[in-house]
Amino acid sequence: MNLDIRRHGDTGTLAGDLASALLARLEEAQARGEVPHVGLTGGSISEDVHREVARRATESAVDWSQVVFWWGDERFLPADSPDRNALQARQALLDHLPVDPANVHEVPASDAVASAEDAAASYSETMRSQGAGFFEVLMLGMGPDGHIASLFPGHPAVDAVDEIAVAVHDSPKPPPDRVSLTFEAMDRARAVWFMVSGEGKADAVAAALEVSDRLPTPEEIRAVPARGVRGQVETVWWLDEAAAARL
Ligand SMILES: O=C1O[C@H](COP(=O)(O)O)[C@@H](O)[C@H](O)[C@H]1O
Repeated sequence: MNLDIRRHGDTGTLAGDLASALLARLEEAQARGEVPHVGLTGGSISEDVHREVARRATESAVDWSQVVFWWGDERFLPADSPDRNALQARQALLDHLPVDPANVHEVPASDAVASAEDAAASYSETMRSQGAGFFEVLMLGMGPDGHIASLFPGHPAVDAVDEIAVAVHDSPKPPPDRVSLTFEAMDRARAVWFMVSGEGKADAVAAALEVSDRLPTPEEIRAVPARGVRGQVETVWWLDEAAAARL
């Protein structure tokens, strides 16, 4: 099993250590001559992590023009909505780095395409045309209900097959319309890094890891979607003590 659980005293330490590990991972990939693809996430912890990466970036040897950015999910909203995962990541991270704009692949916003279906199709096509989908690192937050990206417990999008990204409607968490990578797309990541903090997530963390010693059944994944993603080489749970409290 390629599972690793890293516990930290608090969210700040977690975000700092994760940021350093991400920078090291990108440096290593570039030293191997690769152009690493990174999957970013939204959610409560992402801002802390993004700010830490931006803060430490100047001390790293990462060539930011040679890193490709994607998102694991997006809220289907206008491009300037502060609730867009992409806008949040730009403000906390990407606007502070010398990235190549051509390497930043947002899910299309609701003022650019007619529907979440169109956004999912366009995002899938971009990923396909880039030969991408094989993330060096895919970061995933997790909700207190065990959702990851925009795959929610018992929701039809959880059962999507043969697709890269899907439209999500009637999301139990606002906004109702979203776009999410599927399990199949997320499972192609070399490393999957869950990042979870806070007591409110402790039950979901325990539930997700309850079946980590074997392949979960489709029913078990439907109940707690975080059970359904594993990295090709490694799966790391970055937790603070509060989130790890029920392990
Ligand atoms: O809405 C979303 O929720 C999850 C988890 O968010 P959190 O605020 O409970 O930490 C996040 O990972 C996802 O990217 C986002 O769109």
